[in-house]
Amino acid sequence: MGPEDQANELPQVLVLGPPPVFPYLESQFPNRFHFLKPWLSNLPLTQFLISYAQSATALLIRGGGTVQLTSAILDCLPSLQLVVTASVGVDHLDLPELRRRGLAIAYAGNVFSEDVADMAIGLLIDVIRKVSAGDRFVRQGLRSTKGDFPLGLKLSSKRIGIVGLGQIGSEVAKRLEGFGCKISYYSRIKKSMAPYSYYSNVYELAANCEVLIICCALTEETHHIINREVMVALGKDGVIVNIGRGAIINEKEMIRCLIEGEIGGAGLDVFENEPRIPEELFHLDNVVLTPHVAVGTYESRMELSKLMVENLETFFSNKSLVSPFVD
Ligand SMILES: O=CC(=O)O
Repeated sequence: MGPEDQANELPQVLVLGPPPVFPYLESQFPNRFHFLKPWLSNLPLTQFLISYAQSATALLIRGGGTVQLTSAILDCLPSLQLVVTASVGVDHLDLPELRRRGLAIAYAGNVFSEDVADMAIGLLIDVIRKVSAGDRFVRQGLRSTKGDFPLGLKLSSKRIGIVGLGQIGSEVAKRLEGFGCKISYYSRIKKSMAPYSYYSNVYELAANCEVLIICCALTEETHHIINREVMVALGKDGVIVNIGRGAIINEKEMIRCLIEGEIGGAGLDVFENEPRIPEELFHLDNVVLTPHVAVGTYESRMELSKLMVENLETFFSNKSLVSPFVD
């Protein structure tokens, strides 16, 4: 049997919008799966799928707003049974359609929660203590010419509102407890075990907090849940940190609120139309921007790669998925 025949014997896994761990995953597990890589082909995607992916039973996909798994793609994959996304967010998957087709779904589960929570705290401290702004001030040589740098705001004892108290939101809350912050949260359902004040309405949460940290998933229900009214309720010194998804905030309104001084600042890792980041934000000194990297640590990448392989292996040996996505 030649190498070509051996590859044909292996489980066929289609890779779409290759996840960042893909090269590692491919080099560590060379003879376990046969990966189909449409980006190496000159064919348009659907043509590639029709020509080469008819027996692909599993699909690895990148998350974070870069690829959408559409019905048109799914229509070209008659053997597909499993979708593994390298992300916690699943807003790039059409969940009802995947369910309707009876496909299993695995996702990144809890792999990134600590890193994303760390980043939320980093962004918050950066905005209110002006770390990046201070860095710019120093590098521009303004220390000797402009004198004193403006005062920041204190983190300890701040009233923080967490939007979405899932795994990431809970990690954020845990960290902020250490700073002596007063924590409240909004979620669809009150969490009976959570020792924080619950608001069933995000407007009320904003009106009673000085900081909002967006940790929920993007769904039809949470799309633009942070609108102008919510931001105005948060107040002129209020700060928003977003490590969820850009479209949870009405981005245009947020930019207006920042420019008009209706809110005090923002720390943003995610944006409404990634990879585009609105240029108006670049000119605001009270805004800290990062390029959707809250999940980006070496350790978590390695863990993610392991988890993705475990999901593929359990699936191909008819066992339960290690990190099934359940809504
Ligand atoms: O944004 C990143 C993710 O959803 O994992």
